[in-house]
Amino acid sequence: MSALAETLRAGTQALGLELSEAQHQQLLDYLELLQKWNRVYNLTAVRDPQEMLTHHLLDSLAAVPPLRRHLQTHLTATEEGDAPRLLDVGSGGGLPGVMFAICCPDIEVHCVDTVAKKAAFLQQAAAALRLPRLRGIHARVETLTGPYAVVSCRAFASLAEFTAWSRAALAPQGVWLAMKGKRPQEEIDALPAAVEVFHVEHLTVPGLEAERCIVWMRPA
Ligand SMILES: C[S@@+](CC[C@H](N)C(=O)[O-])C[C@H]1O[C@@H](n2cnc3c(N)ncnc32)[C@H](O)[C@@H]1O
Repeated sequence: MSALAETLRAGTQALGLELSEAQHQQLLDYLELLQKWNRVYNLTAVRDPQEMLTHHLLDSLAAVPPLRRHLQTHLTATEEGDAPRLLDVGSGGGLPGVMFAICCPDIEVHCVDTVAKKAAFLQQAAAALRLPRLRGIHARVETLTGPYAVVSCRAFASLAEFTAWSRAALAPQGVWLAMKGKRPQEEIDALPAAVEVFHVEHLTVPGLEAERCIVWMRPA
């Protein structure tokens, strides 16, 4: 097993993430695609593959167990049998959207970004990784109407901007999942009364000392 595959496996184990062989391989294939396209498209400032693995993949994978718990307790397919839909806002190279698409194959994952080449990369990744429920959308999030049961973001904007810009895309019972560093108290205090923070969930990322959390929100 390569050093990258070993780090990945140790990381997903530490996160308590049950993944199949095929899913581990998809994660490694995504890492390779990200490195390849990064040379031309400048998708991320991180260049070293081990660093990409811990700072981007494992960092984003840390949000998967909380997302899976949420999906299990709150979401079922629609009456028409359609899969629940998640929108990842300002997804860039696909973080955390692609991690969600790989680890939660029962949901539809749409990754939106204003930069055309990033959305094109995501379409390419969906095909190469055989993820039929993953889509890259080239648009400003403000123009999307959804409805999405979960709207996520990582390294995007303030909580107030994120929730305001994606409000029209959120389903009536939908929730926002914002990945942040340490608890962003000032951003929480700046939220309008129409947005309720119902949980701030601490995350531990294998191989990273930094503080991480998810701010879970819903319309008040
Ligand atoms: C700092 S990057 C974060 C990328 C990725 N989420 C990550 O964690 O690596 C922010 C991304 O948001 C995109 N973006 C900025 N404003 C946007 C908007 N209004 N709608 C959609 N995407 C937007 C940018 O093009 C950029 O790719």
